[in-house]
Amino acid sequence: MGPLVWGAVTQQPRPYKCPAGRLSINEVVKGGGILAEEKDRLQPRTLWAFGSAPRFYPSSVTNSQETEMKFIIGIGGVTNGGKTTLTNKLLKTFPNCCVVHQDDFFKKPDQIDVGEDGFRQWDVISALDMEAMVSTVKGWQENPVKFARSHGVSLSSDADGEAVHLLIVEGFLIYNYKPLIDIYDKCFYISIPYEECKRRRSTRTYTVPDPPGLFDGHVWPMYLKHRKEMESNCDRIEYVDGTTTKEDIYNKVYESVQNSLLNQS
Ligand SMILES: Nc1ncnc2c1ncn2[C@@H]1O[C@H](COP(=O)(O)OP(=O)(O)OP(=O)(O)O)[C@@H](O)[C@H]1O
Ligand SMILES: NC(=O)c1ccc[n+]([C@@H]2O[C@H](CO)[C@@H](O)[C@H]2O)c1
Repeated sequence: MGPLVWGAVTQQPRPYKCPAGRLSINEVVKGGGILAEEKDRLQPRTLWAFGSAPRFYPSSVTNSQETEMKFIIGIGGVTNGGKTTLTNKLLKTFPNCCVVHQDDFFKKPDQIDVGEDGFRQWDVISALDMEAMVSTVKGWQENPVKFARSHGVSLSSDADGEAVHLLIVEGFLIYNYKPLIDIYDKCFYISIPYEECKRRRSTRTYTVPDPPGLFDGHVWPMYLKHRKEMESNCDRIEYVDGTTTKEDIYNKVYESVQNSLLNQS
């Protein structure tokens, strides 16, 4: 069993167990807890500084009934907002962390409708095989260990026992499909302004390259429409400014996830 994270408790004791080497002492303290072996080296005064009257509970005790925790993170947002960049950084940090990319569920080009505007309608939900995407997510929910193994995701040594299993669902329309809306434990949404989005998109080549005028004629108007729809469907979104640095975005999201994990375990 890996070392435990001991929480300095302000509300309820909810420690989160994480594998060695993943978090520095400062990161853990920022997230509301400290590693067990660090706790023994710290002076009582230092411990008190982390919260009023701290109590320490090992997760092996609090989790004795529940051997596994599953947690789904949604990373949505505008095209080229930085969703994949953020997702890849999170995947490198969190153990037992799998991903489902919505872009992997695009239908074949000849199955994408051509609109009255003459453009292939890539930026609508019907361009995606959403049923297949939902069953992939369900596959993870049913058996995250099996899912991780079959997707080449390495598991921490005790992943069969009390581990926390994370799934990142990443994509531009992840909050616009009813069967997915309630699956998320955390909902992030990255946005960038029109000019920046157009600039970044112009440097990208998709499997089917954008024809001239697609961005202004289809991509951006669909983004505005879907964003409005999402705002009325989902009130738990944490908005992320995609014009800040990659590092800042990662730190903000990481900290928010870490805090939720501490509160849920
Ligand atoms: N915070 C950032 N600041 C500046 N550039 C960024 C930032 N994050 C990502 N980028 C750049 O923007 C481009 C798009 O990033 P990324 O592929 O992560 O976006 P995406 O939201 O996954 O896009 P899509 O869904 O269209 O595939 C890349 O060139 C990436 O390096
Ligand atoms: N991945 C693809 O096959 C593909 C093809 C054509 C366009 N796109 C664009 O991907 C973005 C979502 O990530 C959307 O804005 C699509 O236009 C993707």
